[in-house]
Amino acid sequence: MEKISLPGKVAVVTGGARGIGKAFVQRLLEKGAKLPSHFQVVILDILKDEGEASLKDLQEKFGRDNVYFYYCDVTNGKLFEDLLKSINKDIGKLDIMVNNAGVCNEDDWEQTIHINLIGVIRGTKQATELMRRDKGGNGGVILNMSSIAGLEPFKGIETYCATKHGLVGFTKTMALNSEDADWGIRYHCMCPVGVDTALVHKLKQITGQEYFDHAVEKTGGLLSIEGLTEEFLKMILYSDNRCLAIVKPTGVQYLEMEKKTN
Ligand SMILES: NC(=O)C1=CN([C@@H]2O[C@H](COP(=O)(O)OP(=O)(O)OC[C@H]3O[C@@H](n4cnc5c(N)ncnc54)[C@H](O)[C@@H]3O)[C@@H](O)[C@H]2O)C=CC1
Ligand SMILES: CCC(=O)/C=C/C=C\C[C@@H](O)/C=C/C=C/C=C\[C@@H](O)CCCC(=O)O
Repeated sequence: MEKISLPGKVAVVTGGARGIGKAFVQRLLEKGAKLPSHFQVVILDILKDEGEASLKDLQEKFGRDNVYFYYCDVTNGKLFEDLLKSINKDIGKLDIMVNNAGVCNEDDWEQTIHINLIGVIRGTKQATELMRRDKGGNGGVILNMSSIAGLEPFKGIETYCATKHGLVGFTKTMALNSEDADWGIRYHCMCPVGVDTALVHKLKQITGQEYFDHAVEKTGGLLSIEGLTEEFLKMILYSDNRCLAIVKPTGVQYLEMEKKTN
């Protein structure tokens, strides 16, 4: 049974111009297309050319009025917050916020923290303000993209691991805040193992082939983007608040985030 009434939902996906984010956008649009009232999905990304190309492709498939693209650098706090506020005002609401934009760059580790941690915290806090029932919003779902590297160490990507571990703690705490004060918002964290994209294969250059092969074996292999996307949709539609998913090709482990102890 779905945890949200489905028709006419409005979703924002950061880093939705390519890769995993684009696949999430497409899956939301496919789901919406089967409903009496479509989903409207907004892509926010720094990649103008890829964003425009994805927009054209998705508008042809799902209709002009159901998908939008705006340039947005999630490290530009004012731009990001203002965009979320205007999406909420112009489209009329915000139901689903997916903080997916992320990088893995140890040579510029401060920027990795700005994008992966500060950007996601900002997106979560601003979306929370717009969704909170006690502040006149309609409630909603916020999904933050962590990684298996948010739960375990991986050689050579220490700042990436720190940001993804940070997201797990942050999202768990927001989930508790929501339950405590009845905001009507569900918070989720996805922790996939390596997804079979060009990006993960660059890990080999950082870790070396031997460690990479060992890590892939340890985590049960690389995940297909389609497999991850199905789990994403299930989390958005069916999961309870506080749910964290470890996604592997061998299956999904759902961890209910701890309840408050006092
Ligand atoms: N590929 C993998 O194996 C895994 C990836 N993840 C996470 O999934 C997310 C997506 O990764 P991929 O699709 O693989 O990578 P990708 O590099 O293909 O996509 C990342 C997207 O984020 C955007 N982005 C980067 N910096 C941005 C900024 N400052 N503002 C706005 N957008 C920005 C990029 O332009 C790009 O469209 C990331 O958070 C990553 O950490 C998690 C587990 C496994
Ligand atoms: C491989 C075994 C496994 O499942 C481990 C997963 C650990 C983390 C998965 C994922 O979250 C990390 C991806 C890291 C990618 C690393 C490098 C590239 O981002 C470099 C990109 C540089 C560029 O933009 O060209």
